[in-house]
Amino acid sequence: MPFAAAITAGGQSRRFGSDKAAARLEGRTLLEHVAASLAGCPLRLLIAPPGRYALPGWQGVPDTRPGEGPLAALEAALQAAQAEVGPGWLAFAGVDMPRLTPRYWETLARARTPDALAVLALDAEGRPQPLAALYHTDLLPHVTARLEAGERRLRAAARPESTVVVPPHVLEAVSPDALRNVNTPADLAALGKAEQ
Ligand SMILES: Nc1nc2c(ncn2[C@@H]2O[C@H](COP(=O)(O)OP(=O)(O)OP(=O)(O)O)[C@@H](O)[C@H]2O)c(=O)[nH]1
Ligand SMILES: [Mg+2]
Repeated sequence: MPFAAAITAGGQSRRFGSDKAAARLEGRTLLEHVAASLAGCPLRLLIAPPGRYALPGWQGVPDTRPGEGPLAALEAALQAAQAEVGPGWLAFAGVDMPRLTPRYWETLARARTPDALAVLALDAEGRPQPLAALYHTDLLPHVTARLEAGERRLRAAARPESTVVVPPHVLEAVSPDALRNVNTPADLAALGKAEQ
């Protein structure tokens, strides 16, 4: 996978009740599951408070606006990626999507067009998923401007005119559970049961 990767892991896991990045599923933490899906990326960034996690092969990057949420974390990730490897694409993921796979990311990568600056998958209800998406570093000025204007929703990062979406039937064929996410202990229990 010829693009940089960032996992955003600076949340408080309030709904989960304890650090969900460290919660276990099938012998690995949720954070390790997500990291495995992106292990083939040449630059791997973990956007989190310094010292909170040790993830071999991943470079810790502190939030530039700590506690301001995933849109601010995307800004930090795009800045770090641009500084490390120059302009290009970044795979951006939360800690709580343990069914992401390399094929999911490859499918998004294949959907890129010359004019696109973001690639988002649509869930089964047709909603774009900004937390397991590709963003180009050229979005950085837009992301910073939105943050400066008070915006905090991650879905504000992608601009409609430069966003490509991947329809559900395409993902269903390659990585059907990729968008399953864990906000509560019940979500985690349901994921574990789904395989049995
Ligand atoms: N770096 C960074 N990541 C964040 C921040 N806030 C949330 N995240 C991450 O964004 C992703 C999606 O956020 P949520 O699912 O809401 O996770 P959360 O905020 O820890 O959980 P709740 O407290 O229940 O909302 C997770 O991977 C979080 O770790 C932040 O301020 N900085
Ligand atoms: Mg949250």
